[in-house]
Amino acid sequence: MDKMDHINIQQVLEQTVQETVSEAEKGEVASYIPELARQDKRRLGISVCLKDGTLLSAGDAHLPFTLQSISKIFSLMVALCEHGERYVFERVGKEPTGDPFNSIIKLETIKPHKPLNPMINAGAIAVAGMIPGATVEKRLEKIMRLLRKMTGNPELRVNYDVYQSEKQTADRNRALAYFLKESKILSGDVEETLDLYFRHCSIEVTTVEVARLAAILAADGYDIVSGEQLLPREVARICKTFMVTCGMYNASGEFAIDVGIPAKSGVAGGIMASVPQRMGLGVFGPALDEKGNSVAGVKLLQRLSDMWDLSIF
Ligand SMILES: NC(=O)CC[C@H](N)C(=O)O
Repeated sequence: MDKMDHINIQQVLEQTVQETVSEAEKGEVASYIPELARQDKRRLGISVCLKDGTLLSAGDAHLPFTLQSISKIFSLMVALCEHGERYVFERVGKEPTGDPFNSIIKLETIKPHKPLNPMINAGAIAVAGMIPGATVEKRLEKIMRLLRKMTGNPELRVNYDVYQSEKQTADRNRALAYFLKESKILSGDVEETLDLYFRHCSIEVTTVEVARLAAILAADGYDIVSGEQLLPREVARICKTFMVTCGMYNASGEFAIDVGIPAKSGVAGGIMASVPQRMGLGVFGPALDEKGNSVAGVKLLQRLSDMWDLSIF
């Protein structure tokens, strides 16, 4: 890409954000985690990390938000790197559910009671249980270390207020976790594993960082900025596949047709989207649709995908 292309991409980003920001009116910020309800629903920002590492941003790209479910990709990476595929997929499945991300229903009806995939809450709590370490801090450190390396931001931290807010209100996640313990998917201290899960969901980022994470996944684990292979290709491939099949909760099929980019969203309003071999995108728009995806964020990605022909299908 030469400089002209960059100027052109920048203009498209700015214009498309402007044209899409009003979509936020159709959604609402998440309120089941009280601290998230304080976000301003009219925000919309995007960053793009191109193949050569160039970063371009538009709108509210520098506003911090918490990863929430986007972090499930990175806890899965750590679990896969620590234990290998076999161990991980003996405890969590590979199939989409068609149910909301916090649903408990299939966990009980399907036998054995193993969560259907690592992108729903039950699956991600099972994955958190696989992250080894003597204390919650040491276990969290494994995820933070990976994220700091991938984002190039050594200052990355947990938003304490969001973490506390979720911890105090997480009755549904507690119910899922105790069910998993009873089903022997989780062993050890359930509260500690929940604590790790709440903390990794509350890691604070901006779209710039999310675009970098997405770009590394797009490049099969290779980081053009540091020139290092930061994770095995196979792990990157598994994560991108889950992004396609389960990344946008029970709207993943619709998103695959309308946008066609492997993506993972979170209830704070973030979306991480990886266009294989081309670019990583980080989007933030806290107004959510009824399935928990950023309304304006999805629309923005749809418009860019149409314009730049980004669908992988
Ligand atoms: N969909 C999400 O982003 C959910 C993550 C959130 N921390 C929860 O467990 O409910």
